[in-house]
Amino acid sequence: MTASAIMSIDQGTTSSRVVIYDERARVLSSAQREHRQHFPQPGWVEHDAVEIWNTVRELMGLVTARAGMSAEDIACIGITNQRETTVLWDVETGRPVHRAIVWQDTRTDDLLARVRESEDADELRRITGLPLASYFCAPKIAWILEYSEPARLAAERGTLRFGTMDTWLLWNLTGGVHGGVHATDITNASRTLLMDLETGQWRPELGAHFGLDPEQLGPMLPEIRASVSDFGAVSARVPLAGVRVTGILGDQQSAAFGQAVFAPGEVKNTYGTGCFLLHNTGAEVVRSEHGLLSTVAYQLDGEAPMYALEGSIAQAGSVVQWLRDNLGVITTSEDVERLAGTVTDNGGVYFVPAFSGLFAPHWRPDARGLIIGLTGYATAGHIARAALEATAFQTRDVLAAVVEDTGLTPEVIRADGGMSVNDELMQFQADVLGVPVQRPRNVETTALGAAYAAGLGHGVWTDLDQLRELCVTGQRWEPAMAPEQREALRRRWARAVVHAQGWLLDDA
Ligand SMILES: Nc1ncnc2c1ncn2[C@@H]1O[C@H](COP(=O)(O)OP(=O)(O)O)[C@@H](O)[C@H]1O
Ligand SMILES: O=P(O)(O)OC[C@H](O)CO
Repeated sequence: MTASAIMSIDQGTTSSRVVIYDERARVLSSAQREHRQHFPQPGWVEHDAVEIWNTVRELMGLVTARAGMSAEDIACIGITNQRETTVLWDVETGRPVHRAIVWQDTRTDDLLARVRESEDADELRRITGLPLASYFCAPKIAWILEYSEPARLAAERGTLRFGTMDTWLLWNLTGGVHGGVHATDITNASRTLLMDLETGQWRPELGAHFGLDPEQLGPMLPEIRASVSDFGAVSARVPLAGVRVTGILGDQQSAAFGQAVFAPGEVKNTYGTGCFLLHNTGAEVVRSEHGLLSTVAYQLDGEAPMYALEGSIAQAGSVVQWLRDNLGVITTSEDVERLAGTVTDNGGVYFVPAFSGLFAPHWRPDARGLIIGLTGYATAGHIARAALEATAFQTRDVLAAVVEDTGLTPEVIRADGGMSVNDELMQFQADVLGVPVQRPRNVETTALGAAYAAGLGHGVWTDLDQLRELCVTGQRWEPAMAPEQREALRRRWARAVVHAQGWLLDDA
């Protein structure tokens, strides 16, 4: 019998998850494990790439055993990953030269401020489709090369390699020091500030804007392949030896793929650690005038890339974790529903979670978090509610930018991600947007998208229409708030955001 089960590896910011699906996209087996977050200084966030690889390898063995399967039963593997997080490793030792610098890390803000002021800034934005922010890979590579001697020595020897998490995992899966494949997919490459968005090719010379030597950078970069394509076979040293990796997508693009956001005008919003809204713009790159970024949505083998406008929000579910871990007002993330449910509205309290500055549509690294509107009346319930509402308000800001840029208001927002299980938040979201919100029965669309991509690559499914049919809608929320109330809330939120900006500017 031919194998038709598909393994998806979902390597996220806080945890890794491995899922096995059948050809009806039903979950056969899954397991998840957190990895350590390192915060060496305020604004710095690092991951241990070796810990992550070990976790993924163990989870692969675990879910296969739990499903009572072996390598022969798995048709193919898909990978999806936290994007932009930057790993540099020595191809001879197989060891990272520094801890991975995570997408949320703000240590390169000063470098970016200088790049933004340079005369080539507009050209850099035009070529890459990205705002000049510490969020992306190039400044992180530059930082490691400046501060890590092992990195510099490996670069001089020509043995240093760069990758986002997909690339690091693929290289290890396919043999590591014994000939691992050094490749990435176009969606991940489009987040580096080093790829030409129109051609899908590297432009190593762009590295010079960040102080990188293009001659040294070129050989460090992985080969860019279509998201649905052959990335190589798992090596004999790893569980599932011989199975081919046939799909890779950055996690937000994967969630969009898993929600069948294939056509222009379709929109998804993923509520995870951060919150990321993607609006499919078809085969054309649409350039934002309102603070969104242009990115690749997906590319099928042999076809032209499909693009998207993206509104990236840095802090969403992470604020719930902050209430849990830093304030201790809840003991689990789900507990936030109970605490927020102790009040009927925000009591005038607004929470701007600019923990690492503000991303889209403001792009203000000088902003920091604030809770404003406090009175003697405010309780922990109001603060919890304000923390949840912040995600809905931020989504409203990025959707307004989408409407400005495209002239289109979506018919529905397809929500997913761990925070989207919160029904009250979904209703509030529909209310402040004035647009219906719909959630699939299975909110884990990130892992599903990579499975879809891999299954398409392997031939388990033959076309996108087949995938559309597999998507099952769960619940839908209609806007129920009066327009005047929506507008009043929006104005207050906008004022709170203004107050958060400029906090880090030096006093004059
Ligand atoms: N009931 C809930 N209400 C609000 N947020 C929640 C709830 N349950 C989980 N979360 C948040 O959802 C996030 C986890 O979502 P997930 O999609 O797994 O994130 P990621 O893939 O970014 O690691 C966590 O930040 C958690 O705090
Ligand atoms: O791991 P997540 O779900 O928080 O996603 C992180 C994003 O890919 C960052 O761009």
